[in-house]
Amino acid sequence: MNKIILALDVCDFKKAEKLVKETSSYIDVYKVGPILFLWSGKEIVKMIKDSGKEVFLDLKFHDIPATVKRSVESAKELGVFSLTVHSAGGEEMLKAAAAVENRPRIWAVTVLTSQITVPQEVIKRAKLAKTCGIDGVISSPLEIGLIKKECGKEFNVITPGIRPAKTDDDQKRVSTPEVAVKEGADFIVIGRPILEAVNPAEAAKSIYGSIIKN
Ligand SMILES: O=C(O)c1cc(=O)[nH]c(=O)n1[C@@H]1O[C@H](COP(=O)(O)O)[C@@H](O)[C@H]1O
Repeated sequence: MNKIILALDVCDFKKAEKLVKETSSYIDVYKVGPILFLWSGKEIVKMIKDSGKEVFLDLKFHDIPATVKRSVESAKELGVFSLTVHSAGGEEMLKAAAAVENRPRIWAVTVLTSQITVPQEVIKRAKLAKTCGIDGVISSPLEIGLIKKECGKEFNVITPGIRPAKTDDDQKRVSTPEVAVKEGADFIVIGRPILEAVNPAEAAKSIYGSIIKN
């Protein structure tokens, strides 16, 4: 499975379908977050799966343990590959999510890449997630090495905040795809650098080319 996850942050089924068709040579996992899921949740998951691809359901569950447990069970019924919870939900919530049998992979958001933080806060949350039986964390590319060192190589690290070229937007803790992969990211999550490119397929191809060289 290749390491690029394309964030389908669009609010139109047809647009999402076109993006999946155009980029399928370079992407195996597509991220569906609230923007798209609220428009056409189940249909979009089906379309991606029917295209032979995997779905990363990024709804960042953060609620009381019983609600999160049932949300994970619902995501399991959808047949997604992975989903997110927020580590700030705490130990009991994380354990309730992890305890669901035969569930998708669960990744916990540590500190959003749009926020400035100290690495110690990210590590604290990553360690908590690991202790609770969560499979990995979402963090910025700047913390990959530290998380792998503290939580072990098997613990997944998924990094948004990926910028092939410098941009001026809401992402604060960023790196290039090459650096993130070199640092040990299991997956890199990319949205706008592909979605807003003049030619999304070419942008995906170029990022793919840059990481398979490593
Ligand atoms: O959970 C996420 O995927 C996520 C966590 C985080 O800390 N930062 C972050 O940017 N994301 C998501 O990753 C994607 C990044 O998109 P771009 O900034 O357009 O490349 C968006 O869909 C965000 O919702």
